[in-house]
Amino acid sequence: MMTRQVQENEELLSVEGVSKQFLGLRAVDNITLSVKRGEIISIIGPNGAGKTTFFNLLSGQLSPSEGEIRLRGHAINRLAPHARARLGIGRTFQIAKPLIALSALENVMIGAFMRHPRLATARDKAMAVLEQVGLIHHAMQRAGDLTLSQRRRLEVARALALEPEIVLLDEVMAGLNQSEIGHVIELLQSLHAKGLTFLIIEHNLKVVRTFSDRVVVLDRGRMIAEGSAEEILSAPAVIKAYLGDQQ
Ligand SMILES: Nc1ncnc2c1ncn2[C@@H]1O[C@H](COP(=O)(O)OP(=O)(O)OP(=O)(O)O)[C@@H](O)[C@H]1O
Repeated sequence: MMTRQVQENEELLSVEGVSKQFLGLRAVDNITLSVKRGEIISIIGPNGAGKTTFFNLLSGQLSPSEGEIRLRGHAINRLAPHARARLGIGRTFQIAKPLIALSALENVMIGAFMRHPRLATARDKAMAVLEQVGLIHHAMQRAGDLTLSQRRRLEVARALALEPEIVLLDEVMAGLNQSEIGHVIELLQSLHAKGLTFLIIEHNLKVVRTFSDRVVVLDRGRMIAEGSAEEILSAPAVIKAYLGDQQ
């Protein structure tokens, strides 16, 4: 049996020389990144830097033109999204796409079915996830009737229902007010304490500062900087060129 120490230092996800070419545009250009189990890595950069494309390459919505992605040492770059989800990659989408006519519970159950084919078990698991994200009292509500903040939590719940090892969060705080952001951070911190690994695309630098072990800066598809939040967010060149005045 592995010790906890070994697990903490274990490389969970490895990205080696990964690129994505769309006709003339290299949206992701030769990215190499090693993610250890339990890390929280924020990915920042201007609009069009390739952040979402990078997530799509990791979760399987896209396959890389070059390079290799490995999860626990297994090459996954040619696997479909559902196969990667089964191996432990969960994600949220920038534009949340819940099935609006279905209840919050049903939305989460769709994910839970992947690991729990029995209806009753999937339902119990989905209810537990809804409880975890603070949506238990909205379980029967139509997803389309939830507030923005509730829909963000539902997005997280749908990812959690897959029982992932690593979760990719694409701007889950966008459009939320300070107190709602505080609640989502609390939720993510409690999930992290249980051992989840996170990659997050986030524009809110306060969130990046409070929540990340490491920050990666993308610009025009390339990784132009990588380091602790403190190092990256205080580097004048990064602030000026890539983050504007949004501090
Ligand atoms: N399917 C596609 N076909 C062609 N070009 C694409 C495709 N998807 C993304 N792009 C282009 O790739 C570049 C990177 O886009 P991407 O959405 O990954 O950036 P981003 O950093 O996530 O930006 P934002 O912060 O605005 O979400 C952009 O120039 C975009 O227009």
